[in-house]
Amino acid sequence: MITSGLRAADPVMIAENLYRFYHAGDEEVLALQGVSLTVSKGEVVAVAGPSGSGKSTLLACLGGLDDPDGGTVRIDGTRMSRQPEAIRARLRREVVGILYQSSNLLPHLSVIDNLELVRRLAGSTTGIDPTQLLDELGIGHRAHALPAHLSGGEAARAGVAVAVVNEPRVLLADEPTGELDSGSEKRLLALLRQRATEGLAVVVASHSPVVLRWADRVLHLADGRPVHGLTREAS
Ligand SMILES: Nc1ncnc2c1ncn2[C@@H]1O[C@H](COP(=O)(O)OP(=O)(O)OP(=O)(O)O)[C@@H](O)[C@H]1O
Repeated sequence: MITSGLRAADPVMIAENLYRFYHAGDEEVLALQGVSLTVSKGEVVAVAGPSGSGKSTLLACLGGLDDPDGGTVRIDGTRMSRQPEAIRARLRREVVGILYQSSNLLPHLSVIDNLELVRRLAGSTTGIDPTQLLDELGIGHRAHALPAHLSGGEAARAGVAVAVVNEPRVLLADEPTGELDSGSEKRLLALLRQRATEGLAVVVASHSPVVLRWADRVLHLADGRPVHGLTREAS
């Protein structure tokens, strides 16, 4: 078994020995080859590596958007992998928040209506008040704007709001700062760090050196495998 070597106390997400193969005609792509990762409550882990190294595939498997061909993903002790899609969809709604580089907002709904929809889909009646959340993220005044009318930084913050409104246990962010200027990147990372200090476990796939320095730990991938020499442990 190849592991990342990353281990932590009070784990929220435990991924063990993940494998993912894709087939394109006669070609077999080994997108993940024995990746393990444990993420604790309040911890921020970055996943780094060159293009095609498996970062997005890993995040998709961690969040139940994709199912690994081998290995197991557990969140709060509940198995996410090798479950029927209906169960994975429920777990995704209840315990996972997902933040994409491209917006996770529906374009024809205002920001606040996007949040209300996400809450309704999860059957949330308690938890975070959407208006309060937008105020907290500094975009309360943009609640009724359509996503296309937001600036890049506002759209990124609205994306965070959508990802955390159901109070997930784990936030998975795939290149969340890829399209942001450095000021907006710093503000977004500060928001994510704030959520982490409140107990959220955060996994961010990124090429950005700023993100890699900001993370508590970094898992480096190459060709779907962890690179031990580069992987930065918690200090
Ligand atoms: N649906 C798919 N079908 C076939 N191959 C795929 C599929 N998804 C990913 N791959 C392949 O799996 C490998 C890992 O891809 P992945 O998108 O996870 O890499 P990445 O590190 O996120 O890359 P990038 O930084 O460019 O986003 C690549 O070789 C990619 O071409």
